[in-house]
Amino acid sequence: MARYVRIPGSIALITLANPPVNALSAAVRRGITETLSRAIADPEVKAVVLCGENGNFCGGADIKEFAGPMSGPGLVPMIDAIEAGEKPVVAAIEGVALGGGLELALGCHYRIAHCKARVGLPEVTLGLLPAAGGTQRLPRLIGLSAALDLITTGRHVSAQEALQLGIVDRLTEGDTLGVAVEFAQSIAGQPLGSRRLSTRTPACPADLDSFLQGALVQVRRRARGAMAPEACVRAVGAAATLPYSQGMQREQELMASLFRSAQARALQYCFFSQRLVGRWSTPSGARWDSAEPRPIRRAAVIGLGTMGRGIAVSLLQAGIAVVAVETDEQQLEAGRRAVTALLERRAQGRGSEGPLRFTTDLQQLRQVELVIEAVFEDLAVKKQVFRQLSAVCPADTLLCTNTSGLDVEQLAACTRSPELVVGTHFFGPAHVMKLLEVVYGPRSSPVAVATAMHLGKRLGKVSVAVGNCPGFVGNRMLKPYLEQAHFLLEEGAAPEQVDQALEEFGFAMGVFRVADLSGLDVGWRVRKEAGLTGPGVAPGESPRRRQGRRYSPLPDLLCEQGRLGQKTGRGWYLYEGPGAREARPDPWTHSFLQQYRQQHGLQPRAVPQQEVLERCLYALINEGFRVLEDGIATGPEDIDIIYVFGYGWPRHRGGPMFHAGAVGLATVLDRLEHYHHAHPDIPNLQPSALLRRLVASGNPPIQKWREVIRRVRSQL
Ligand SMILES: CC/C=C\C/C=C/C(=O)SCCNC(=O)CCNC(=O)[C@H](O)C(C)(C)COP(=O)(O)OP(=O)(O)OC[C@H]1O[C@@H](n2cnc3c(N)ncnc32)[C@H](O)[C@@H]1OP(=O)(O)O
Repeated sequence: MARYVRIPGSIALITLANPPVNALSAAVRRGITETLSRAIADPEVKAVVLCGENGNFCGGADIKEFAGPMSGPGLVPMIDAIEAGEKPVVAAIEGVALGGGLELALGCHYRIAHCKARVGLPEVTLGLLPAAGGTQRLPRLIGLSAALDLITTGRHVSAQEALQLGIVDRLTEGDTLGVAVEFAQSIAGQPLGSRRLSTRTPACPADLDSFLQGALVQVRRRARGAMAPEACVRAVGAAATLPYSQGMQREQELMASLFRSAQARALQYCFFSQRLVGRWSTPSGARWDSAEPRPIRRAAVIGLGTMGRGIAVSLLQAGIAVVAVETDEQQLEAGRRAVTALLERRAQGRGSEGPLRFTTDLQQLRQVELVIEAVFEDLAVKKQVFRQLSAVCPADTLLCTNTSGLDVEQLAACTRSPELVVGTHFFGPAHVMKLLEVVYGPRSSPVAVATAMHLGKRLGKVSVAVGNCPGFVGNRMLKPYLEQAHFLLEEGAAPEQVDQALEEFGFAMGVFRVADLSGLDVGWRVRKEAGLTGPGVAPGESPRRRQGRRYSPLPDLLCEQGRLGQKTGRGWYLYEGPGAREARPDPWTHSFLQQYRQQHGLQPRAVPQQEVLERCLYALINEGFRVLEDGIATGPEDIDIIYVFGYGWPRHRGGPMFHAGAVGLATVLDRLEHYHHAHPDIPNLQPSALLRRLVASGNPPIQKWREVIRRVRSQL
């Protein structure tokens, strides 16, 4: 899988041929090794050019191979042989040179890149480090500090930045291969000495020890328990402190500690799951490969609150013309100022935006192909908007609702073309967060789903197609998780203790800090509408029971006290003042909880950290199994991607369903049974039928769950 051609001017051209990204599979490594030997042995060949077919140099090692036994020539000796050879090798980089692909290019003596190419060492995002010499050669090429940044973040670097940093020697806007061949001819016969990066000394900061120490502290803080970033710092540190060969040895040792780790498996699962969710299907038979998305050039956003503003910015940045609509001039002006400010802040280094118009007149929507309604989260208000939209927009306009859990079908029923209505659940801030839940109702057409999914991709989001039920996937699963957190407070835990357990697990923020950030009134309103609190509650009903099951009124009581979270300076935690962000444990909350327990005759107990994690996470996971049973998500990967990209689930733990498999489904089942036995009035703790069936099927790997899910669904 590497082609060899002799071209005029004594040049051998080696082309990596493993589409789509020329990953370095065993066959490709064999191909490179053999063709390189051929070029070296041929006295007519004076220089070699290495390129990739299909407009991509190389996407790195073949990640699919990592799960099995590795065979074929090793990457390290292959790259060492290129570097050590007496004939110059020029890498002609188009598309991407990532991971092992960039390491291969670093083994070459020169690198010519197309101006649209991208390079990087993203191994850290897969739970690994660049162990084909990347941690040793890159610092020797661009210095320790810049190399550390690239290797610990895994970020992709544009060709322009790569040139500035010194990763590539020359850029071209034209024919990369032609330029590389001409260049190879011009340097043939010149000494290769310092072009061999392994022979160089890396440029290091003056106070190396404290620099490396600082780097360790910084990556540990960011990593939230992920191991690979720290290993990357240690490997790069070895480049600065050890001779090349010993540094390579250290790189291999550190890689060995990561390669078969649970974290690497989880991160690689996320990589493939992210791509799998793009191959969506719905129970009605609509599929990604048969439904054609409509082109969207002009869109409208209805409602310029926080979400609407972010959505408008997202659309504009994807080059889509936007009509932004508000109800009155005052709201419109506030929206205009906010959107303009967001655009200005994000303008640097970005491409051109689509045109933007502000209006209070719905008649201006006659030309748009798609509308995203982002008004207040109230079904009656949204229904009214959908009726109006249906009246003014052309019948073939796709109507989307940005809702975090309302019934998409009820909105579709208000329109002339219910098949063109879908939910687009953005996550705030909508121009930043990567997740989009695309919610299909029973009547949503394949083209509507395909268009919304495609739009998400255009906006740079990870789109997941999900079915219509209260809360869809993400918020539906969040409910039992939040509920457990409240019950744990009733039983004796403090908010900061619950948060600490979750943050040590890897969440960016614990459940109570998140609630304070988003505002406690959001859930309060939903519970009032559901008749769980407020005037809708039947007189005489126990405050700790609703609809035949255990209920915790704690968050309602906080709201009644005006403690709405950060915005009021007080919530579960105390803040310096309204809008301040630093959460401090609040003695008021502690004594409030104490009084509450006394009032309800609850004997507080010390709640172990393990129990906090098991009850919160397993209740959420159990609901995930129910989501799968109900066909709201197609497979566990959909749920995991939603949680990783939308809910701060630590990526190195793969997502909730992956985590369940990693812990062992039998263990999750056993613990749920245990907690359900202890709390029979909490139905969410009762293990789902699917979980039981999976355990009975012998705990199959997550990739096989879909078969069991199909069987369970067919029996329901
Ligand atoms: C023993 C190890 C020794 C040394 C260390 C070296 C380690 C490595 O090199 S690890 C790999 C590092 N590389 C990466 O992390 C890059 C991963 N790929 C990407 O980021 C993207 O795929 C891309 C930027 C290269 C292309 O993006 P895009 O054009 O959007 O396409 P897709 O992402 O949909 O990918 C298309 C197709 O290719 C598969 N694929 C991509 N990269 C790899 C890879 N390195 N190995 C195996 N397969 C890869 C991807 O899964 C898609 O396939 P499917 O459509 O079947 O899912």
